[in-house]
Amino acid sequence: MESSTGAPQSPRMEEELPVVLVHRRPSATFVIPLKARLQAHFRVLDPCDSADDSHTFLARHGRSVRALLCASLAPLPADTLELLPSLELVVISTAGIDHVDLRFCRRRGITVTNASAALAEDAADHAVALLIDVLRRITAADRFVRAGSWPVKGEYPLGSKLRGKRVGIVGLGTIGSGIVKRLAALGCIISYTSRSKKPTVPFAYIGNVVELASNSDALIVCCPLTQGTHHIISEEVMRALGKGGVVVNVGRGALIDEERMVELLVRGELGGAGLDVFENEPDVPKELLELDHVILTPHSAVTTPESFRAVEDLIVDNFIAFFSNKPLLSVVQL
Ligand SMILES: NC(=O)C1=CN([C@@H]2O[C@H](COP(=O)(O)OP(=O)(O)OC[C@H]3O[C@@H](n4cnc5c(N)ncnc54)[C@H](O)[C@@H]3O)[C@@H](O)[C@H]2O)C=CC1
Ligand SMILES: O=CC(=O)O
Repeated sequence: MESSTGAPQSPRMEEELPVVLVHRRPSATFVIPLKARLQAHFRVLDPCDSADDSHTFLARHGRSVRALLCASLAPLPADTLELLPSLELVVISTAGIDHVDLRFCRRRGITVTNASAALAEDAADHAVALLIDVLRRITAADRFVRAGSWPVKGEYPLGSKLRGKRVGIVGLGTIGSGIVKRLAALGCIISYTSRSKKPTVPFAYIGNVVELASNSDALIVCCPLTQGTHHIISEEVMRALGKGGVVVNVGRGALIDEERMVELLVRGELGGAGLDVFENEPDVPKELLELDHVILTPHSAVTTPESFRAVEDLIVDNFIAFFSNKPLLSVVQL
């Protein structure tokens, strides 16, 4: 098989093509162009195209499926995976993999790939944009101008300078590394916590998140959501960051104790927040909507056509590699 960008192979009957099963929410229509690209190489089975409910569809077609595309953040639980006894590969269209039952995959020896490498630049840009927006009050100032307040109220309140800020990174992985590259160039002082100290990184490693927060003006949260990282940004961490401190989250909503964060922001005991992700998406705590020192985006850190295209390339090439017995491109270590 040729790669997704290589010359097309000679035409084959559809029944002869390897099967790829698509797992998605019916509303995930952005998958349609990807499906069209997959159909050039594979027979694509999508329960959303069938009149059967998903369980009946999988009970009927699932036994021989070796490879599955988990598109978007649709949960992939064990009871769905149980219907796929021949499954060897799950290709995930996102960087985050917390919506897939990884314990099941590990136990059954199923290989998992994700799309972290294709999404990291946009995610890093977005995190930096949120931090600058909170510090310099850009969105709030935009509202001020549009509301006609400038001629009436006069000068806008001062923002805060980015250069010289101490920024603590929670999770120095693919995205975290992109963030520190950008922030170091902008004159910030970086420290980080991660599962372990990175030997080749020139920034200070602080293993304890509370200690990291007490030594930072802003925390950027970009680690995976696991049992161990749920509410890693606890009330204690936010209090250590202090009332001038800013928290930015481009990871997952449940990395922060959202209820406590809202209380601290409302009481002015936390300086500000830039949030792309929330505990109960798409619901956002209504108190946050009133706060000028909070910037909210709808889990859109990586929603650019360029990143979507890069994710599609990665997905197609992973499936082609799998069915050609070649090394996969973005295997996750489970
Ligand atoms: N808002 C959005 O649209 C996006 C969100 N994400 C989220 O960002 C997360 C991170 O993505 P990548 O950087 O690509 O993942 P990655 O796997 O490359 O890096 C994750 C880093 O977190 C660290 N980590 C793990 N456990 C930790 C802990 N207990 N404390 C501190 N650090 C810990 C790891 O050591 C690793 O360095 C994803 O899992 C996903 O949930 C990713 C892309 C877009
Ligand atoms: O949230 C998005 C992802 O890629 O993970």
